[in-house]
Amino acid sequence: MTATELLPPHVLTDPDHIVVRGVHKTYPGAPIRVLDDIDLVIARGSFVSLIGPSGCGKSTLLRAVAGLEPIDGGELTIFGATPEEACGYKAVGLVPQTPALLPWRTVAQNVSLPARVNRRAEHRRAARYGMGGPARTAGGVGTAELLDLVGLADRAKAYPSQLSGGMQQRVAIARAFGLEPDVLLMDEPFSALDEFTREAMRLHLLHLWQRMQTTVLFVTHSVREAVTLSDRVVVMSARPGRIHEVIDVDLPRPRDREVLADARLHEVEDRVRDSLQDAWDSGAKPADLVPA
Ligand SMILES: Nc1ncnc2c1ncn2[C@@H]1O[C@H](COP(=O)(O)OP(=O)(O)OP(=O)(O)O)[C@@H](O)[C@H]1O
Repeated sequence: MTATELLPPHVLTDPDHIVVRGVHKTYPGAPIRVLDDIDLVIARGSFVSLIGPSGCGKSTLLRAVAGLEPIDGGELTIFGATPEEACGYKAVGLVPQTPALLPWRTVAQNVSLPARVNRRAEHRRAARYGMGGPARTAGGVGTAELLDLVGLADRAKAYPSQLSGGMQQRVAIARAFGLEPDVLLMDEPFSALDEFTREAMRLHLLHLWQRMQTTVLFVTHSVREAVTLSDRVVVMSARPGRIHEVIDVDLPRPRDREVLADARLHEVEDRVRDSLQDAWDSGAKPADLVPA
């Protein structure tokens, strides 16, 4: 059973989509909308990347989906529930840029502890609201398997300080999937890593995503990363933050080495690069704007 299956049926009006419709937002004192008329439909189980110039509102949109950033108008629903409802039921997880592990816990404990704490909270909630029995058993992915999926099976007893940055981020990603969220929001999770480690991380992430069937919304500055990972790449433009273009990545899965060497991958990358250039050309430049 996944988290949204625990949501009361009345909020699950659209169990198959995250819907963002006409969403807009302006930060207080800012001269222009950070999000302007954002329309996006994300199919359940898909992998979608957001890419665009710095400051175009990618993180703001991600935080809005996470229920951490209020919007000024429009509609935003996660399988029919509001972001607040979805977060209340732990249906949404967030992986930040830095891993934020507990230094005094081992790798295995860092991965298993949040899930155990959550399960206790769910038991309490179930007892209080009569929502049914124990939750989150369907994915059934234990700590050992999660660590195996991110290539850290042999480091279960190590402490974070004994790991490289890339390994720590893999632990953070295993932990996030261990919570079995229906939606995982990832804000440039590999930005601090070198290109070689990033490549390995992409493969680990794809393994986990395929195994867990989580819906992923992924912010990145890397065209290669967006195309390699995603079903769809959402190109945003800045000032105001708008969706410039949504590009389907019609490449087979699994995205193994053969697929990644295919000429079609480079064609899609070129399309995304051209779109980014257009997006950059179409947005107002910082010097054009006068603060309100
Ligand atoms: N809490 C805030 N208060 C005021 N302005 C903010 C706040 N958070 C972000 N901004 C502004 O909103 C704009 C969009 O920020 P956001 O972080 O969403 O962009 P981004 O596309 O994720 O950028 P980057 O790629 O550089 O991480 C920026 O101009 C930023 O300065």
